[in-house]
Amino acid sequence: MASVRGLAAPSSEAQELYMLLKYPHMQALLSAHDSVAQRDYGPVLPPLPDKLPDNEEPMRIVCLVKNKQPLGATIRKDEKTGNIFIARVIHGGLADRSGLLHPGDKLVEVNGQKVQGLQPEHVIQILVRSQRNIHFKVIPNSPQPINSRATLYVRAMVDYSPLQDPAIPCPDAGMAFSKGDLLEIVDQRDIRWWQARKLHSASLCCGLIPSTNQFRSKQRELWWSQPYQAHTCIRPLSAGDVGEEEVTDEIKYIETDEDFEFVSEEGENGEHMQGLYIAGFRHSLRVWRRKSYLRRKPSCYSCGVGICHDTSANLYEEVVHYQRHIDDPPRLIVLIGPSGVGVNELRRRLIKINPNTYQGPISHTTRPQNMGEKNGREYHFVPKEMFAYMVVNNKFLEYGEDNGHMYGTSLDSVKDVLDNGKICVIDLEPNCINSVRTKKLMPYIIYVRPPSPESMRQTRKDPHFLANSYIKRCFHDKDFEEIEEASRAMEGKYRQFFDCVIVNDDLQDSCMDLFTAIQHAQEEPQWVPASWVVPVHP
Ligand SMILES: Nc1ncnc2c1ncn2[C@@H]1O[C@H](COP(=O)(O)OP(=O)(O)OP(=O)(O)O)[C@@H](O)[C@H]1O
Repeated sequence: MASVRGLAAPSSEAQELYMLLKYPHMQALLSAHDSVAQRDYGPVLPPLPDKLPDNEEPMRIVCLVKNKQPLGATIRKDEKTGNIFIARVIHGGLADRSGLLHPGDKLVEVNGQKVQGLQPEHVIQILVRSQRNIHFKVIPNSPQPINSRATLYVRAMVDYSPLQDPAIPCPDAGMAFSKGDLLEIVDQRDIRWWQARKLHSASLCCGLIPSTNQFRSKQRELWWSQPYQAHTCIRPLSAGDVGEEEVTDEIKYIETDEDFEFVSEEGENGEHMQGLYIAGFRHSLRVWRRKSYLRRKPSCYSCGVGICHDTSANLYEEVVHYQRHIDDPPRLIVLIGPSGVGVNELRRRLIKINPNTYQGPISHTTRPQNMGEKNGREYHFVPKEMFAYMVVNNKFLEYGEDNGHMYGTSLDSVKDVLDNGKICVIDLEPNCINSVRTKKLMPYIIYVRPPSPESMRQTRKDPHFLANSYIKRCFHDKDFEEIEEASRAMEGKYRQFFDCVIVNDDLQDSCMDLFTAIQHAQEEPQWVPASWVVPVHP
């Protein structure tokens, strides 16, 4: 700049250069460059002592610059010798990134203070008090064992809080996670405590999480310590129940409010739309489900392994990043949501707008065929015995009873849609999720969440929007609260299975969100259970 200034008649290029160099951010850039070029950063280490005693063990002097991040190391005391050791170095933490401190290193001095014989709490106090730099003298441990397994990606299947876990060696070093979080496990050397970080999290630093072994032993402890409890779960529908006249309390659903009005099944049930038939299992069971959801206790049978009792829940599910190949069958799209949120409406609109791409499976029913209905179009009409046979042979993904008739969605009917190259869209009760979570169907599970009761009041105030088209009546405030409550319960229990959440506020927007989510599911890489992609060896 001085040179340009010295010119009597600077050229236009020289003037432009002068202007550029004058910008503060340009000057800051040049200054940063000079600092890096001169290595004018980092701590200044104290000089090595001139005379080192011959018999002294090789020692490492480590200087770490304290910043807002945690040190990322834990210590332990050997009660016999009084020696203090580094117990664990947390991946991504300050100590780990220095590459100078390792598990098993013996701590000799911290900031010039000898630590042998001190209690770990004292050492921590010294660390807390140190201002800018922390100086360690350590006797390095022998070579570090190499991490036996490469990074593992998992989905958390339970909620975990280190602050509420009395077993964790250092709660501050623990990492809390929630059901459905994707975790990157970077260190499994310790059989009980692994180190992991959350995927897509800004923090590089890992935290301690229980290993599967640790979790299992905890489960066993819990199991032994629990008093004996007789099973109070309701009896699941069994093949023997098919066709029984009697309806149990759990599925007695019809309220006696006078503003309830029944719509006859004829003409309504098959959702006939301009030559397009969207028969739906959910539709048929709408009343049963709507009134029964909150009162019904989930049966052990229906809730599936790993959900009913915490003691049998899995802690993690290994996942891999999967990109669907263009020749692979489309992934099954599963919509889940509390009754009344609009699952059926969204599915219906999706199929109506693009019937060449999306289709629902044709359900089976034992109810008589109505005039104008065609077997295999609205429903597969089957005799009770046939339905019972299919139940016994696990042909259904989901089945249930409505008004004395059985309805079910069979696996084959879903496969028929997929084999036709269409995207099969089904709605499902969440307790049946396990029946579709298979390598063959590769379901992409979309949860339809209600907006706040206030928003629902706004969007569902048109009398055209009936709370239930089987029983014609408008939404009441009580419905919105019920839906919100049911949604909270559903998410609390099943959110680890949801690949995507759509809030069904404005109908148009929700439809767009659904389109986008389905496109995303079919075309972009997704985290799926490793067992769906990696061949399982016996
Ligand atoms: N975003 C929305 N805005 C306004 N009305 C909606 C919206 N979504 C759904 N509805 C209406 O709410 C009512 C219930 O929707 P729908 O039948 O799809 O519920 P559902 O979740 O399938 O519950 P169920 O299983 O009890 O039928 C319908 O009348 C539908 O038109």
